[in-house]
Amino acid sequence: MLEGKTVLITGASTGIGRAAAIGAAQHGADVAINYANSDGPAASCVAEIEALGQRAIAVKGDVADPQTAQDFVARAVDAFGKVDVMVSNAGICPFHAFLDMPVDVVERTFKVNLHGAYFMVQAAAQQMVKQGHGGSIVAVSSISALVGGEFQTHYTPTKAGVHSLMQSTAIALGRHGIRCNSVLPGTILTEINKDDLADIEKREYMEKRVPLGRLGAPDDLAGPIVFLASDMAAYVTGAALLVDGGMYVNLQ
Ligand SMILES: NC(=O)C1=CN([C@@H]2O[C@H](COP(=O)(O)OP(=O)(O)OC[C@H]3O[C@@H](n4cnc5c(N)ncnc54)[C@H](OP(=O)(O)O)[C@@H]3O)[C@@H](O)[C@H]2O)C=CC1
Ligand SMILES: C[C@H](O)[C@@H]1OC(=O)[C@H](O)[C@@H]1O
Repeated sequence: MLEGKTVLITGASTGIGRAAAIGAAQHGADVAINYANSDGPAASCVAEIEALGQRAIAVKGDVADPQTAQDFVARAVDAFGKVDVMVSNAGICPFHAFLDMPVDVVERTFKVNLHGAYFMVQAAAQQMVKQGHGGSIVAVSSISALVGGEFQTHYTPTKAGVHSLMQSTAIALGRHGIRCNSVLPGTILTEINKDDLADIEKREYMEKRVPLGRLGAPDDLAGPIVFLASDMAAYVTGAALLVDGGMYVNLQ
């Protein structure tokens, strides 16, 4: 589904981004991954993609810095000659209560999750417009764009923002043949919620909320992301796809 395409993915050393990177390679893409800290996992992601017969590079950089986006796109173009797909995925969720939320935790979460997505999407779009043959942008938002979380008051607005960013960029970039969509994962077992879900009572509660009967795995996102990235979704833009095992619709 992605034969001959160059796919860029932020935050792809672990979790959903990594699964999407490997999924893209399984579908024939060359892949550039961005990550912040995890050198070993980033290198092993590259090795896994190369073992599939595709090309891959890892570029370290903090998405909160707008320059990282310019550098990431430039490095991908140097390596592969073009950018066809940007998956904006990097994110953090340091769970914390609202009333004593530290200012720096709020600011950092906004900068990584929302500013980071904004500047990555903009840098990829600038390159796609220059190339002149369209492209696809997929942002990893969340079920949390639609519903709240007591310990996520700083996080859920960033995910609503990412969802909104895809709606507005779908309009701004449609004339260039660039499609912009988001995926809205439910609760997926990754590093981001390892500590939170170590609380067995909470984990069982979250599991019970899912009609499909289990929490998600990173691989559950790979297919939907590859689909939205691919030409199979040629007439899909401005859309938001819940990938949550049915959690959102489960009132009672
Ligand atoms: N897991 C879940 O239940 C859900 C997750 N999401 C979203 O999915 C996305 C991926 O998270 P997930 O896979 O769960 O978690 P992980 O913690 O496994 O992955 C996060 C990834 O983002 C990278 N990252 C973190 N901060 C930065 C930064 N400042 N600059 C560049 N890269 C960074 C990490 O790199 P490194 O390890 O090198 O720091 C890592 O590759 C996030 O946007 C999250 O909000 C949405 C809904 C549900
Ligand atoms: C990190 C959380 O477990 C995860 O993040 C989200 O976006 C979902 O709402 C889950 O709560």
